[in-house]
Amino acid sequence: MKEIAQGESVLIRDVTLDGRQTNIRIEGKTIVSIGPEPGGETDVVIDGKGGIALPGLYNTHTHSAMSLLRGYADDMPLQQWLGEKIWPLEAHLTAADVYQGTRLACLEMIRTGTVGFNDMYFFMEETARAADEMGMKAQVAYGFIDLFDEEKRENEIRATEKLVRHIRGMNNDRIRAAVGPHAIYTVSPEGLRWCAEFSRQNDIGIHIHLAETEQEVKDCIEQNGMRPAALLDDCGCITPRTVAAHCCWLDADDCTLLGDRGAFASHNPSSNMKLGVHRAMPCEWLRNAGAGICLGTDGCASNNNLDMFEEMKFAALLQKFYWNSQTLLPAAETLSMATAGGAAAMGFDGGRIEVGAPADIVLLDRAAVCNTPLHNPVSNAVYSCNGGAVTTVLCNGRVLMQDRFIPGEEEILREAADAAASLVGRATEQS
Ligand SMILES: C[C@H]1O[C@@H](n2cnc3c(O)ncnc32)[C@H](O)[C@@H]1O
Ligand SMILES: [Zn+2]
Repeated sequence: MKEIAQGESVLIRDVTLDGRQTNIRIEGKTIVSIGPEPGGETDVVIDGKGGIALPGLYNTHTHSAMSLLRGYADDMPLQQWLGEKIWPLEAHLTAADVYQGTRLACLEMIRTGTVGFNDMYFFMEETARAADEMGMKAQVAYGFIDLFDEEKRENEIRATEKLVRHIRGMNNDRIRAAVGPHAIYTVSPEGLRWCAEFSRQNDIGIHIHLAETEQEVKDCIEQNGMRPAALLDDCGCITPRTVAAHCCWLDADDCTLLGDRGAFASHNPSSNMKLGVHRAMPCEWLRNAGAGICLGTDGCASNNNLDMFEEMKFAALLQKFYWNSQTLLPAAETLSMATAGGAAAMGFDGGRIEVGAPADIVLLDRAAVCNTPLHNPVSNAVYSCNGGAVTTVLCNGRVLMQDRFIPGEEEILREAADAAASLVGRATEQS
């Protein structure tokens, strides 16, 4: 694959879009024409004959560098998993680990058709660097955890301010900053209020875990006399710039609150099923209340991959199963959650293939078993295919993968495997 510089013109020839063969022409970052006539010369021509075009996918809740923790701790409930396995290992993380882990995650996301991700973790300058190098879009937040301690809160404030300054300095339209208060059980009301005010002043997103378990809701009512969503709202954290992950245990009033505030809820069905939280995000209540709904994988230690095609299928099935209704989350709505819904949640223009839209385009293999027969490409994308059917990915007009080839893949895999082994080695040595 020829490395394509940003700004060149690209023609995707004879590709299937919405059931018809057509040509998609891109100038720089933008789709400039779609139609039967391919038009004049372009710098690059991609043969789309064997492809079905879909908008690039947006993963709205992940901790990308946790790719290094894939398979490290499985089959445990959330608090035990975090407290006994994940946090002790994360205490040994370095900036270099986060860089390698994020590169591995970007590789996996690109391979499976994701062009943008919403990330909350540590050493996020490195996440931004890796995302930028790999050509992806990312919203990055420092995982703010003050454990109700004033001194820790000051540290978290400094770390958040530093990251936001850094991202601003990158001056890159693909990389955005957000604040990342981890959850109501790890961040004090003072910390939450600071995050809300800082996000408002800087007009940046808020990324938080909300109502993931029943215990979180029970504890919150006992300690604060209100439910988690109301507590967050009281602290100013439910806004049109907020992405609340999980949202499994929201009740109807919580959904109304998120809808009234114009907030987004990110559904993470694989992680929820694996960590056994016993409930599925009420997508229908949220949608009816006017909240934005989108989709995310969560980190690789609780999923254990970043394949948004798998996530779409799990989402559509889990809604039908848990809420006992076959008509919930049909294929087209699920795809829209993973594309336009995700882009909107992260404040990016994207998630649609239209003239004037950013050229975030994924090609699926038309000849793959999962696309045969092709009665309904959207049904196949959601219910039949997984990310293995993705052949080509463009983000903002730049080709990130062509015919399944991503430049530098071997080195990324090798260096990430070394970083993961060294991280676990350091943690074991000390224990
Ligand atoms: C940023 C921190 O968040 C931790 N984390 C990863 N997955 C989850 C989850 O499902 N619920 C709560 N916290 C989670 C991650 O390990 C970092 O410590
Ligand atoms: Zn998470």
